[in-house]
Amino acid sequence: MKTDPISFAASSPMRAAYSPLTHSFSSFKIGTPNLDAAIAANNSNFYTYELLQSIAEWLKKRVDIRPTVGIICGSGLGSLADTLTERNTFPYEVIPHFPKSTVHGHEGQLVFGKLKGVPVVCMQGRFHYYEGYPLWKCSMPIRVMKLIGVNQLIVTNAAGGLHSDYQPGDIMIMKDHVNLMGFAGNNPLQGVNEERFGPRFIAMNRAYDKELRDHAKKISKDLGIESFVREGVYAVLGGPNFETIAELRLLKTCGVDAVGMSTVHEVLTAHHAGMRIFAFSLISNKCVTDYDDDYEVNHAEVIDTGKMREPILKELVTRMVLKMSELENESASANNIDSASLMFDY
Ligand SMILES: O=P(O)(O)O[C@H]1O[C@H](CO)[C@@H](O)[C@H]1O
Ligand code: HPA
Repeated sequence: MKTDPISFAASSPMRAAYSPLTHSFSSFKIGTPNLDAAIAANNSNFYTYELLQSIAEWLKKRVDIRPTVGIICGSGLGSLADTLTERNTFPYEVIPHFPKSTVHGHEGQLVFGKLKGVPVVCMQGRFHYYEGYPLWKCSMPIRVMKLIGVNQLIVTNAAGGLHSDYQPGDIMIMKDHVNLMGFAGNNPLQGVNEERFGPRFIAMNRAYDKELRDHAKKISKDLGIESFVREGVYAVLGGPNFETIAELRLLKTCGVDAVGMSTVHEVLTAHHAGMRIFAFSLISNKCVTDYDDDYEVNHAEVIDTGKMREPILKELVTRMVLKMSELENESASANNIDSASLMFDY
C-alpha cells in the first residue's frame, strides 16, 4: 500500500518547523496544537518532497500528456492557455494541497495540453505573497511541475514601467531581478534545504537564460515587434498596494526598469531546481514618479493591457515553446551521441 504523505507525516513523531520571523527552528510533535499553530501561522515549510511527489502522481494519473515546458500566466495573460490543444484542465481547488487563486485575472487552474504539438503545462493563475500565502507556498506548483518532468519554464507577468522610455503595451524580456522581499529576509528557499531539488546556495547570475533571451529577441524581429520589445531588470515588492512615488524614485536610481508583485519567488524555486528560465513582463502601466501627476494606476488597466496584447503574446510564447522544445531535442540527441561514443570508447 502506498504511504499517504499526510499519514506519513502524522506517524513521524517530531518535525522541525522553521520560523522566518525569528529565523529559528523549533521541534513540534505532529498533531500537536503547537505544530498546527505553526502551520496556521504559515511559519513551517509543510510541503515535504514526498507530499509534492504525491501531488505530481495525482496529476500524472489523470493526464497522459508529459510536458517538459511549463508556463505561468501573469495578470490578464491567462488567455495564453487558451491556445493549447488536447486540453486537460484542473481547477486548483480539486488538486490536493494546492492553494486557491484569489486575484481577479488569475483563473486558478492548471492546464495541460499541446502548443503546436509540444506538450506543455500552464498555470492559468499564480499565487502572490499579498494573498496571504508564504512564498514557499506561492511557488510550490513549480516543484510539482519539476516532479512531473518540466525542466524549462516561461514566466510571464504584468508590471509597471519605471524606465522613462517604457510605454504600456511594451514587452520587457527579464534579464535580471531585484528581490526586495529577499532583502527583507523573505525567500521561498528559506528553511531546511531539500537537496533532491537543488543545493543550499545557488548562484543567480545565469538564472535568466541568455540563449533563450537571444532567441526571444530574434523571434521579436521575425514578428516585427522589436520596436516595443525591451530587455530589463524587474523588481518585486510584496504588494498589494502599488508603489509610492518615493519608492519608485529610489528603485529607478537603483537600475530597476519595471516593478511587480510576483515572478521572483517562482524564478528562485525553478532555478534552484535546475530549470531553464525565460521570463518577460508585459508593461501594463506607467509608474508615476512625479508629484504633479494625478494619474492613478489600477488593476483593471493592468488586465486590459494584457487583453490588448493577447494575440502577439500568444504568438511569442508559442514560438518560444517551439524553440525550447527544439533545444531540448538537440541536447537529448547530443547526450545520446555522447553516451554512444562513451560505449564505443570503453
Ligand atoms: O505579477 P502578476 O501576477 O502578473 O500581477 C501583477 O498585477 C497585479 C497588480 O495589478 C499584481 O499581482 C502584480 O504582480
Ligand atoms: N506596480 C506593481 N505591480 C504592478 C504594477 C505596478 O505599477 N503594474 C502591474 N503590476
